[in-house]
Amino acid sequence: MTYGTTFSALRKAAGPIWQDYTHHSFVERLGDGTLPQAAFLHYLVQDYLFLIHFSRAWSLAVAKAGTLDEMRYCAGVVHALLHEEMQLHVALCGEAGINARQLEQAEERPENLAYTRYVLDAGYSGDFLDLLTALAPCVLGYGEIGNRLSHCGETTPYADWIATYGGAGYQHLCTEVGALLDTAVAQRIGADLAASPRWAALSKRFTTATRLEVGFWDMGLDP
Ligand SMILES: Cc1ncc(CN)c(N)n1
Repeated sequence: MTYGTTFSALRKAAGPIWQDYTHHSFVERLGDGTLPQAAFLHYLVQDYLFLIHFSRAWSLAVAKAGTLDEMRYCAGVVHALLHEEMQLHVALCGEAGINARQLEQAEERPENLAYTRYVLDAGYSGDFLDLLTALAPCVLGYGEIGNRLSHCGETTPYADWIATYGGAGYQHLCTEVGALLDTAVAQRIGADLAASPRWAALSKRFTTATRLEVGFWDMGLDP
């Protein structure tokens, strides 16, 4: 899975930290089914809070967008987060006896706070590209993970989670977010992002957000 040329360049610049994120032991244990259920539920509760803040961050992208197309696209992502992705968490936690109110009232772990506020700050203090490069590892990393774990099928108790991120709907979202990033870069910077004076700061944002994803998986293994 490549999801566009800008993503490929940022992913390459992130170096081994990208592999640490997408092949983290939490991910591998989701795939082979050895992840303890307590760790999965703990992760889901934190991730529900994470997605609330990510919905805010994509809403900020609507405000920071430069064109109506960008506004419409980012508004669509906000809708998908609030009405689709978060419903997975409500359903899976509901099966384990955790209701939506309990999810919302859970205490946020520092690793979660660090990641979500880092991304929101990228949007508040920067422009549309600063925000998109901080948001990209979240969307596209899960796309890669879901796609890679798809072969695990029904052999793991976490098949519903894998089917969500490996499924056609989420993969389509990733292709579109990759295209959004490519178009946004072409319109603001031109054909050669890596040669632009903004490259160092933008690739650093992407790498930092990737590092915070690793921290989020580490937190998941520590209920
Ligand atoms: C921490 C995290 N990163 C990414 C995703 C995928 N949207 C997520 N649900 N949670």
